[in-house]
Parts: sequence; structure tokens; C-alpha cells
Amino acid sequence: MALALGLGSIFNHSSHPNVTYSIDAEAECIRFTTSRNILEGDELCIFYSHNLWFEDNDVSNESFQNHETPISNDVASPDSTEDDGISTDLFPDDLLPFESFKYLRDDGEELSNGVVATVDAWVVDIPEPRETTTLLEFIRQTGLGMPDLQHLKRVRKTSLEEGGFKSTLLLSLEHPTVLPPNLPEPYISPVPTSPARNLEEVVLKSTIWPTVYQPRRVEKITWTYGRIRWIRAGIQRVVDEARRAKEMGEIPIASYVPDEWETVSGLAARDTRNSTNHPLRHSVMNLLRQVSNAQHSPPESSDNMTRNGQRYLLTSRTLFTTHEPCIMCSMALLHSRVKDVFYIYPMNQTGGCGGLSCVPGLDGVNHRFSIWKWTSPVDLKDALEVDPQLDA
Ligand SMILES: C[S@@+](CC[C@H](N)C(=O)[O-])C[C@H]1O[C@@H](n2cnc3c(N)ncnc32)[C@H](O)[C@@H]1O
Repeated sequence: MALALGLGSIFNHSSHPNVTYSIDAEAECIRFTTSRNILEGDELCIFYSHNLWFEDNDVSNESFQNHETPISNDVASPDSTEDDGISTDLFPDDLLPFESFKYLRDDGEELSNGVVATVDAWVVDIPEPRETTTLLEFIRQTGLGMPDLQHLKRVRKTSLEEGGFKSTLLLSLEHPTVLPPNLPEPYISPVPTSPARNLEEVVLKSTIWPTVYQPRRVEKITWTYGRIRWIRAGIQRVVDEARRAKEMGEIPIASYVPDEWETVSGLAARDTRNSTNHPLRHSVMNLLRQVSNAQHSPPESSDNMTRNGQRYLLTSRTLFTTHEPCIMCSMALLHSRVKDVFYIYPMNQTGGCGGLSCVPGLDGVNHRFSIWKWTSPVDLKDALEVDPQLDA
């Protein structure tokens, strides 16, 4: 948890905020950033959450609606690219129409198989718990044990069988050079070598010695209204393609890679297993073949895909697909060095992007890509349902 101090606690809430914020755990601060041009007299507001504990009387709601139609839950049409002047405004995280599938475990490196790396440190029992504050002040003034032990709490309390607690003070790694007066002999006890990186580690490490929780800094992804509109267009495109595939007697699965992120052109492919009578003609495989053909044909006939680079076909590109790619297609995507994959339908029994397996999360693979699951309602979604045992 982070408690905003100073002016940080003064921001009122708006469902159309003009200020976004992110927590910088390392610097122990909250960074507030304006996300629109601010006119003189404008109130700066942040978005608290959807669960307000008060009645929202934010007056900017009304004027905002004249300015921009908030993104609705249905998929916008791909040609709704008119600029409303706010495409670079930040889209509120709580309203994102998709969610990230996280597959990289944030384990501390040295915590393998639940074994916590420890080092021996000097500790001393505190006979008189009332002295604890004075002892902590002594530690602070002498700097004893710093900086080696700053990832640990200085006092450990252990319950005694006969009731009550015993408090133990952490002194230093080396034999303490100075000692607070009137204490018994110090002794050696193991302590974790590093802070707890996740909640599991807090529990595990703190059974040895109370350990500070210091999550690794996660880079925050911000989404603009323009980017969200572009993603919606990508989703709409694969839905349309899959619907057409179905009309033509194919399995209703389609994929699409836009050219450049600002545009809606690019390459799309449908599943063609039925018409080709070929079991590997999945939409992603078809699409990758198209991309590769485009890159190897002469420039005048090739798509803008040639700009993409030489060998790594989808480097820094986003792929949209109706159904979570199967393991074969996920591996092909990994080879292609794709950056992001968005899909609508999870395929829990066959998928290679988090369903049955998570190919980019496997040990030893040489590329990782981000996986995004669409969570918002989609027109025609039901019409695109396939056998859950199918490899998409
Ligand atoms: C963190 S404080 C914000 C600063 C507060 N308005 C002040 O003057 O100290 C949060 C409180 O502000 C009020 N508040 C913030 N945004 C509001 C809004 N949109 N409508 C009504 N009350 C709001 C609520 O009473 C809420 O509990």
C-alpha cells in the first residue's frame, strides 16, 4: 500500500481524469502526470476507482461527454479513425477492454525450491521489551550493521511457550564493534540475504527473520485513447475475417497483423483447414506465411511489411487473433519475434498462450511476447465459437 502525503492527498476524483499517476516503489513516491492540456482554472483530478465510497459530483463529466464519447464496451468500427484531439490522452487502466496474461514468475533468483539463502548475523536478546525503542535509537545513531542489513527488520518477536514474547535485536554481520549497555551476550543467527520480492517470499523469509518487502520495479505500461481505438479496430478486423471464413465454410478463426500502429491496413489470414484439406493451415500459420511471402517479393508488389526488417518477420509488431493460438502457432509466433498477441477466445484445452501451455513462458525459449486477453463483449463473438478441443 502507498499513502499519498502532502498535495498527493488533495486530488479529487473524476471519471474523466486529467491527471494519471503511477507508483515508483524504488523512489517511494507517487508520480502524478497531466494527461491533457490544462486550462487556467481547471481542477486537476485523478481516477480513484470504480468503487467510490461517496456520491460523485464531478462537474467535468458533462462537459467531457461533449468533448469525447467514452469508449463503449462494444468494438468500435475500424474506420472510426477521426481525430477527436484526445488520442494521446491516457486511457484509465480500470477501463481497459483486455487484460494481461502474466506468465513470468517474479521469483527472487536465489529462492529456488523454497530454500531461502541466508547469512550468519549477530543478534542479541532484549531482556526488557520496554527498552526496544532506546535500542533502536542506539542502532540508528551508531549505524551498526548498515548498509548490509537494511533489508531486514531490526527486531524479531518470537512467542514463548509460557506466553508472551521474546524480542531479539539484529546487530551486524561482523562481530559487533559497539554494544548497547546492559545486554546479554550476543550470538549468531541466520538471516535472509536479500529483501522479499513477492508476498510468498515475505512469508517464507520472515520465518527466518522479519524481512522487508521490496517488490521489483515493474515498468508500467500506459495506454492512450488512440492506441485503444487501434486495438479495438484490430479486434474488429479479426472478428469480421472469421465471420467471412465461416460463411465460406471454414472454421471461424482469423488473425491479423496491422502494418504500422497508426494504420488499419496490414495482413490478415483465415483458417483454411477445410478448403485445403490440410490440417496445419491454421490462421496464424497462414498469416506468417503471407508475411514471409510479402517480405520476399519485389518491393513494388510487397506490402509495407518489408519495412519490418530482414529475418525476424514480426519484430515489434502486434498480432490479433480470434482464438488463442495452439502450441504449434504459438511457437511459430515465438519464432517470428512478435511483440504482442491479442486474442478473444481462450482455448483452455489446446492453447499455447496460457491455455494448455504457455509457450513464451517455457524455460529455454529465446523470445518472450506479451499476451493480452480480450475481456470486453464483442459483437458476433458467439457466432465464432469452435470446438474447445480444436487447435486454433
Ligand atoms: C483524498 S480526499 C480529496 C481531497 C478532499 N476533497 C479535500 O478537500 O481534502 C477524498 C475525498 O474527497 C471527496 N471527493 C473527492 N472526489 C469527489 C467527487 N468527484 N465527488 C464528490 N466528492 C469527492 C470525497 O469526500 C473523498 O472521500
